Amino acid sequence: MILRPDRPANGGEAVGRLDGRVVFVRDAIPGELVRARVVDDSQKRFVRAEAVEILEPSPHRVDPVCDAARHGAGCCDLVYVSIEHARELKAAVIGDALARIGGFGADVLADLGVARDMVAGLGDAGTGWRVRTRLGIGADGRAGMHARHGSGIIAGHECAAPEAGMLSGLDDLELTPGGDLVVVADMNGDRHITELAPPRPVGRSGRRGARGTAQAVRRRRAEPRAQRVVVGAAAAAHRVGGRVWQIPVTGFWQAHREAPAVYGQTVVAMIAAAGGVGRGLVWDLYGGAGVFAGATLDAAGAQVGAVAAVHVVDSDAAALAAAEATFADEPVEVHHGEVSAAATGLPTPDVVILDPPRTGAGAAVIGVVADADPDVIVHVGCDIGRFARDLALFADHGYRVQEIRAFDAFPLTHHVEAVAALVPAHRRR
Ligand SMILES: C[S@@+](CC[C@H](N)C(=O)[O-])C[C@H]1O[C@@H](n2cnc3c(N)ncnc32)[C@H](O)[C@@H]1O
Repeated sequence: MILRPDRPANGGEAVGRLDGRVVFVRDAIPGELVRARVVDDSQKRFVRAEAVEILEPSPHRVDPVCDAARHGAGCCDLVYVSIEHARELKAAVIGDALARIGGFGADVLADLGVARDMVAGLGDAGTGWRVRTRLGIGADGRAGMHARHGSGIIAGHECAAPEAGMLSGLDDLELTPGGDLVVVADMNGDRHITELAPPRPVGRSGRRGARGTAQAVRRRRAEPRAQRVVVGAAAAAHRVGGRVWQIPVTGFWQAHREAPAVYGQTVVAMIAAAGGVGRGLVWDLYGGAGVFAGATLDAAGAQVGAVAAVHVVDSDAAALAAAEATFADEPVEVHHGEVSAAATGLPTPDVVILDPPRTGAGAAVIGVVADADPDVIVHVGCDIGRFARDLALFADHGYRVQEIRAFDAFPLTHHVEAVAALVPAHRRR
């Protein structure tokens, strides 16, 4: 098919129409005239396609800087778009999601500054920003990025996102075919590598279909697996301001080196702008090792007033152990469990910070947060569709968005991070 898609989709594709059907075209930039090939026609309302020839290229098309992506890896899926324009496309996706899923009117979005220049960079040129990455290990024992399509491993071609040197010399390591390799650069730039044993194989089942098999493979990969330290230590030190955390190499820490500090500053600035923390009780939900707990404590006195206690909730016991070690003498309490259950027993908060995974927080958690009646909620989201849905759920509970910001925390990819501050809707502007 030949078409000219005209807007960006949340997954990085360009969206067009042909014969009344929506077409998601990957590897195309909105505005380009492309010849595309259908890759999935199983849905009634839309078709998935990939550009095979760019007939009229966008002025924003650039030569790919990522060698791995050029050779078919799925790492840097927007590598063919200039970084400035990629940010504009991400801003358009945010505006679209907030309007369609979040129910925000055009006037409210304009008031909140949702515009094409809203996505801020984290002080980089788009390469060498990543301090944590996960690779696959191919049948030949070589580590590389996962292929964009199919289950292959692209070895011998480095991704442009990790910090310089993080991926060098991996071919010298003796690795287990079928396993995964997690590579981390710590606060000093030293490298730590842990191998995860191959996941249990997924049995053959004719009834499952391609989609079901892919889901089964994902579930198997998420199961706990044996770990082996290959280089460095099992935990890596990360610093934000004056605090240092020892985070397991296979645990969670923000991928972009600047993200923890920038998000922390953003969260406390939003809390201050929304009126501070009252008598000083903060919930840091999906708090991991407590980056936002640290930011609120650091800002105490200066911006947000005294913080009496921060309650960090997370389902990852190792992250909470790291938090306990870092906050040994500070008013931080950790709570292990699912947020929906663990948050119900906590003392009443003035401020709630939520930073859920890509699935978002969802109705149950948002109900618990709203019932606790905080003065300020700061919601951090890495999937813009779920983020918009969560803001709509907060609106149903009487909270309105006071401020919204977005960061290009995953340059060269379609991903974007958004942060919103919410206050009770009855409070005057
Ligand atoms: C995006 S990370 C944020 C971590 C932390 N705020 C940070 O910036 O380092 C999401 C966190 O949510 C945790 N998590 C995921 N699902 C959860 C759930 N249902 N209940 C509690 N924690 C959960 C993960 O373990 C992870 O630490």
